[in-house]
Amino acid sequence: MSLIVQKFGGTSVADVEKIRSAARKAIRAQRQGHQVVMVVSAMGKNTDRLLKLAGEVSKTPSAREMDMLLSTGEQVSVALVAMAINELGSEAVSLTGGQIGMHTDSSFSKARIQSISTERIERLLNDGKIVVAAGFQGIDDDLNITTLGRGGSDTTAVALAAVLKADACEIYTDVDGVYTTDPRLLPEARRVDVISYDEMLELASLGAGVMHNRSIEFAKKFGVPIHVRSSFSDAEGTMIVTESESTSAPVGGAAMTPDEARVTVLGVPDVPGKSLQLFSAIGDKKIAVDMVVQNVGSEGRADVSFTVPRDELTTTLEAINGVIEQVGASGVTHDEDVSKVSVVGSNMASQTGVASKMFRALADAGVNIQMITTSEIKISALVPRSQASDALRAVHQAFLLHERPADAKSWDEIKADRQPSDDVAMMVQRLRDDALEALTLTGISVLDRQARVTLFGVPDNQGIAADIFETIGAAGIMVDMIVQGFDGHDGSTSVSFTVAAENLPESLTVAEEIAKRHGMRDVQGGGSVAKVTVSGIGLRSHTSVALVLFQELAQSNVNVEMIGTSELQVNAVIDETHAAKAQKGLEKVFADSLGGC
Ligand SMILES: Nc1ncnc2c1ncn2[C@@H]1O[C@H](COP(=O)(O)OP(=O)(O)O)[C@@H](O)[C@H]1O
Ligand SMILES: N[C@@H](CC(=O)OP(=O)(O)O)C(=O)O
Repeated sequence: MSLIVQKFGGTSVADVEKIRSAARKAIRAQRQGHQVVMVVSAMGKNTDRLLKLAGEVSKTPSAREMDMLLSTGEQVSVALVAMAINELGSEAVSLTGGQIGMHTDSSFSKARIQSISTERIERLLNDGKIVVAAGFQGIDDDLNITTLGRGGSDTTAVALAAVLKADACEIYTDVDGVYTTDPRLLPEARRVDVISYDEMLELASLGAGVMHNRSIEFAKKFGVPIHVRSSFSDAEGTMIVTESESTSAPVGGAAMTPDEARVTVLGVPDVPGKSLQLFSAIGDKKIAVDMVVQNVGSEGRADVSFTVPRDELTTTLEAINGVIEQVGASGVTHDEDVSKVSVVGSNMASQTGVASKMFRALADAGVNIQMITTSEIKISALVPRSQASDALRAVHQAFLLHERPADAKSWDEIKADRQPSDDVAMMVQRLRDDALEALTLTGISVLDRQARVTLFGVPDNQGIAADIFETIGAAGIMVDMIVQGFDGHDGSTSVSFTVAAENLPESLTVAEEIAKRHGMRDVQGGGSVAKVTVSGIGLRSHTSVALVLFQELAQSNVNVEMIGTSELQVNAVIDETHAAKAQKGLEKVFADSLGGC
C-alpha cells in the first residue's frame, strides 16, 4: 500500500472550515487506498501570538521555556484536525513530536533532527488510522520539548516522508505552487511546474517563505520528491526534485530579502587569522553572516564587509566592538537601510553574461548596487531598501521570468526521461544510517591556474558594475567569482573578479581601460591564485563550515583573498602556492563529514 505525507501550514488550518477542508483531503487520499500521515502547523498566526505573549512576560525568556510555549500551537491544531477527521467518519490519532519519536539535539529554537522512530506511526497506519503529527517540534535526550526553527513543519514533513519511505510528500499551502518570485511581492511572478532542490534551497534561504530551507536539504539528501500545492484547490502544483524545469534558462527564480544591514570593518590587518577572529566573535552570538566581501588589501590592510539580518545589527556591532582592538582594525561602519536582491539558476554556471545582464537591469531601473557576491548558481546585489521592489521587478523582467522557457519540461516529461538507476541511487541515499540532519560534504576541490583582478576606487554610481562586466564579456573573457565590496575610505567601492590565469594580461588591459573611463583609483592583478571549494548539503544551516575553513587556512598561515558562500559551496580564493596544503588540511579537518552522498 502506498504512503502519503500531507503537510498543512498555518494558513491551511487557520479556522474551523479550513481544518475541515484539510481533514477532507486526508480522508479522500485514504479512501483512494493510501496510508496517510498528516503534518500540521499551528493555526494561522498562532506562533507569532505566542511569541508576542512571551515578550510581554519577559524580555529574555529562556530558550527552553520558549520551545515549551511555541510547541503548544501545533498541539492545539493536531487535536482539532484529528477530531474533524473522526467527525467526518474516518479514524485519526494525533501525536506530538515526542510521541512520533522525533529525537533532536538540545539546541532550543533551532534543534536538529537526530532520528525518528517509526514503529508507532506504522502500527497506527496498519490499524487503518490517519496519523496527525505535530510539525516543528521534537524532544531531546532529556525529554525536553524542542522546536526546529520558524517554518520547521516542512522539515518535519520531509523527514517523515524520508524515514517512512513515503511515495509522496505533499506540502499544502496558501499558494498553488512555487513561483519565480514571491507572488505577493510581484503579481507577474509565474508558477513553475518543476524546480530543482538546489534552486529551491537557495531561494528558501533568501526568504522564499514557501519552503523551509532545511526541509530541502533533507529532501535532496534522501531523494524525496516534494509536491507544493494549494490547500484550496485540487490543481497540480510544483514538484521540487533533482532536475530543473529548463536546461537552458540561466535564471529560474529571484528573491528579495528586505531587512538586511551592511557592516564594514575598516583597516583589518591583511594577515591570516584576522577574519577568523571577527567571524568567530559574531558566530558565537549565533548570527548568520551573509555576503562576505573582503576587499583586497592595500597598504597591508583590508576592509571586510558583510550583511546580517537587520534585527541582528545591534548584537553584531557589540560582538565586533568586543574584538576590534584585538583584531587591530581601525573602525566599523554600517548601513541598516539595505535589501538584498538575488537571482538563482542551476544553468548559470555554464553561461556567460548572466551577471552583467543583472547589473544592466538594475542600472536601467536607476538602482545603485552597493555590494555584489556570486556563487555557482546565485548572484546577489545589495541595494538601498527604498529601491528594493523596483530592483526585484527589474531583474524578474530582464530574465523573462514571467515567461515559460521554450525548453521547459513538465514533471511527467522529466520522470519519463529518468534512468531507473537514478532511483536506485536515491534509495541508497535514503538508507544512509546517519544522524538525519548531519552535515554531508560531497567534496573539497581546488581550481588552480586562476588570477584575480581588482579595480580600486570604483565610483558608487549606478551602471558601473554593468559597464565593467559588459566590457569584459565583450572581450570574450569568462569571469568566475565576482565580489564588490563597500570601500570605507571615500564612499567608493572596489570590485574583484577571477579569471583563468591565461586571461590575466588581456583582463588587465580591459580593466585599465574601464578604470580610465570612470576615473578609478587603481587596477591590480594577482596571477597565481586558486579557488578552494567545499561542497555539500547543509553548509548554510551548519554555520560552522565557513568558520572551520577560515580556521584551518589561518592555522596553515594561508591568507584568504576572496570569499563566496552559498547553500551548496563555500569558496575561498587563496595564493596558488598554498593550494595543495590547503586542500590536504581541509580534507583532514572535514574528514568526518566527507564521503557522503
Ligand atoms: N517563490 C515563491 N513562491 C511561492 N510562494 C512564495 C515564494 N516566496 C515567498 N512565498 C510566500 O510563501 C507563502 C506561503 O508560505 P507560508 O505563509 O509560510 O505558508 P504556510 O502557512 O502554508 O507554511 C505564500 O503565500 C507566498 O507569499
Ligand atoms: N508554526 C511554526 C511552524 C511552521 O512551520 O509554520 P508554517 O507551516 O505555518 O510556516 C511557525 O509558525 O514557524
